[in-house]
Amino acid sequence: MSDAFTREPPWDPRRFPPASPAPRPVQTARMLRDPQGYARSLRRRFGPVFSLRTYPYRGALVCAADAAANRAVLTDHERFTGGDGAALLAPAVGARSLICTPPPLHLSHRKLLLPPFHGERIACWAQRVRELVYTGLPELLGRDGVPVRPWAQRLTLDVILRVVFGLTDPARVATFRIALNAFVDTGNLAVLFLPGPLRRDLGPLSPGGRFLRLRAAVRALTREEIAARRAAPDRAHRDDVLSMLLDARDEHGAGLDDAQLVDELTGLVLAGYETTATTIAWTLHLLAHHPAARDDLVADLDAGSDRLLKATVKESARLRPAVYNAMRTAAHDTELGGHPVPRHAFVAALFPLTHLDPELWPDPDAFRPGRHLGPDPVPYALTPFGGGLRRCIGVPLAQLEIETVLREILATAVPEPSGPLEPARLLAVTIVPARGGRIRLRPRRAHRPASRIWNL
Ligand code: HEM
Repeated sequence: MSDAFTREPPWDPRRFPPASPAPRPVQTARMLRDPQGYARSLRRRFGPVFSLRTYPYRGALVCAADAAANRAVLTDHERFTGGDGAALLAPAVGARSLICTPPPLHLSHRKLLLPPFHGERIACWAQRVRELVYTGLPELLGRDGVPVRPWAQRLTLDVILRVVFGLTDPARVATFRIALNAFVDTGNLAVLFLPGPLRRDLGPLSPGGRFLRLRAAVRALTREEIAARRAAPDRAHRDDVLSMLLDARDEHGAGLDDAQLVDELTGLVLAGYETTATTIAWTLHLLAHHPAARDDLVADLDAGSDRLLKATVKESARLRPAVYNAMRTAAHDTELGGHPVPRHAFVAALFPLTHLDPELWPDPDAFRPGRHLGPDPVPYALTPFGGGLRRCIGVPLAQLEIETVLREILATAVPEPSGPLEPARLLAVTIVPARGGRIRLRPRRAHRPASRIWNL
């Protein structure tokens, strides 16, 4: 059990924002089943700051659900601290990964990680990402009722293996893919949400034992890769994140040791692959169910513009953000939206609710990409990548992947519904379409040639 969980203050209605009196198991079940709907009902009842009494939190999760409270949680680093808030993920990503690192170490650590993810650097991967999308497309095209999310998960994992780990040997990619797939499988990571005793290693068949075994396999492979890359004569000329991190130094000349690197690479996989895949799945699913928006987008792309493409991805991330919240802990006894928040309480910027605030986004449940052709109504009204000093570092890579997939698919086929619009479910920290985001892809009769780059 992480320190953050042992320090967490117990529930006391006088010290926390208001909460529903429903028992914790009921609140947890309602959250998992309808993450946006349930939280919205609490917001209607209690206002933009309330407490959610769900597992695995012993006390309560303090939730911020309008632009002002969202901004305070994301940017007031004196009161709301990052790192410990992600304690839930620490057994999976490793306590020394950037995601779990509290200040003041976080800033120098983040400076080491940022350069490989800079937009210009990531742009050099565009061709490789297109190739991977193109290779995967036949699996998706021409099938009816295909769930996009598992398809996109395979793609985004392959992108991470190439861009972050720098793997090129197909056999090595396959070995990593098998080990990582088993480890990041939701059934395996669900162990993080079990009560403490059930998380322990109670033998190879127990959830805790299986989790530790799969984690050890991934970490062993990662260590092998780090050792091989340290010895690689061409390292200085390589563009992958691992090669760059091996040579990264902070202002005191210190780099990342192997144990840190293992945590970092595991953190990048977990933070980067499912989130991006889920955003791809929601966007295609929403386009299939909104033919007018879809046809406008196709026409705009055919005309060589990407304005509507970017607006569509934003609208999808507003309506169905892949990540459920950005987590912080209260640095001292404080307040939020006029309610008390005790020291060490877990605090969530619950932006999926801010994204549905009708005062910020008129007719908030409508899928209307055109609303993003101008600026956001106020700062912190739309934060699918979190914000402040801990804003997601993977934004350029995620955008490259999502936009490339949409461009390639819409050049060839038109997404259509296959069944009703799917409700959202909460899987660990991700909001996913209940049935994987099923669509039918109808081939376009007269369509643009797929990207010029193929030269096939
Ligand atoms: C659509 C895809 C993605 C979404 C929606 C997303 C969302 C987020 C969110 C909400 C946070 C928390 C920010 C905060 O606490 O304020 C975060 C942090 C992070 N993300 Fe992403 N992410 C995506 C893709 C990626 C990718 C591709 C990578 C890298 C391969 C990545 C790496 C990270 C890292 C390392 C952090 C921790 C940053 C820190 O604590 O300083 N993410 N992401």
